[in-house]
Amino acid sequence: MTDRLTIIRPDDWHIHLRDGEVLRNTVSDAARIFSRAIIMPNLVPPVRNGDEAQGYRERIEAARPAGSIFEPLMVLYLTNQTSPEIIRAAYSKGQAIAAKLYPAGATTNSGSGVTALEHIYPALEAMADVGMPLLVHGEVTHSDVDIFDREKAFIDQQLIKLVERFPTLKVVFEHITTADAAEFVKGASDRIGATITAHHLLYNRNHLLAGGVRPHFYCLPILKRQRHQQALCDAVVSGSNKFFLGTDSAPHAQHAKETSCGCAGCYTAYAAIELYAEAFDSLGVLDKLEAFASFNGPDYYGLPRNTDTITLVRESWTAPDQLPFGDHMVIPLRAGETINWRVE
Ligand SMILES: NC(=O)N[C@@H](CC(=O)O)C(=O)O
Ligand SMILES: [Zn+2]
Ligand SMILES: [Zn+2]
Repeated sequence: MTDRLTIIRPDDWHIHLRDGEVLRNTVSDAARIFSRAIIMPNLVPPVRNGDEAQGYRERIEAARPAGSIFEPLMVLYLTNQTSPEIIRAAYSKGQAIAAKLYPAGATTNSGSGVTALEHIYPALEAMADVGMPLLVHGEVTHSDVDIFDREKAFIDQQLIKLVERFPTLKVVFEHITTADAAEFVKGASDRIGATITAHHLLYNRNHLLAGGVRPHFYCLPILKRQRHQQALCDAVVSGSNKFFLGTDSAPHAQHAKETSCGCAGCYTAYAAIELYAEAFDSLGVLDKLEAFASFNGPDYYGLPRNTDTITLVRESWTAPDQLPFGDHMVIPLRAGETINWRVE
């Protein structure tokens, strides 16, 4: 049994840091282990252009703990108004390395998102041309589609057509949650990658709903049935380089989760690599953690791999009941429970 694992320092290819006062908390949790992170742009208002991305980057950098060299990788939020000029300017000036598609209404702060893909065809054309990846929240939003079927419906109704129409566009299918998504990615070309969260490897919808509703397990795309959890685990066990670490750590203040209409999002950044280590350990593939966490992401984005290392040790500790979140508190995933791995 491996009790100690040294890996090249990982990055997080999908995280929500939010903005304002809470950055002090969210940035220090992310910067604790990760060298770089893809910063999701779903602020209110969203990060719509290169200048807004640059401003947000500066606020994140200013919130880093003293001495931290954590590098935020900025992302534009696509709206119906995103022009090819906005894309080209932000990319060429190094203000953003990717752009994110939120179907309008799909998730937290997606109200300014895209209402029909045709609106962003010119922007996607420009992205394909310059080599800027499209990051996708892959769920349809029609109220008549069951919430557990929204990811599969997105693949069938939109994603297949999208990758056919833009044969050179790089697409990251973010936070995949179904066997259908894992299959799609495996069968697609090398320009299609996917992030997988720790919570979708560790949990299924029973953890959310059986024996009482647990709002801190509520995220989007929603946890699915066990066979889908298993398919995501199989994807990481396969060792395919198309899958990489993206925590989707998405904090909401306690009062916004524990209420009659609670927000979607799980806070995992405070123990992200530890939770992934648990998942890989329970699958018997700790040896595959390094590529998933530290190689596949930078290779996909065409960035250098990190060179320093971290060491994980099998050692139990108790997760905090709550963590500071600006003027509020956030209840982290696993609050008050045991986590089996620790970073030395
Ligand atoms: N994952 C979530 O449940 N929530 C995210 C948005 C997202 O990534 O879809 C958030 O910003 O809160
Ligand atoms: Zn999302
Ligand atoms: Zn997210």
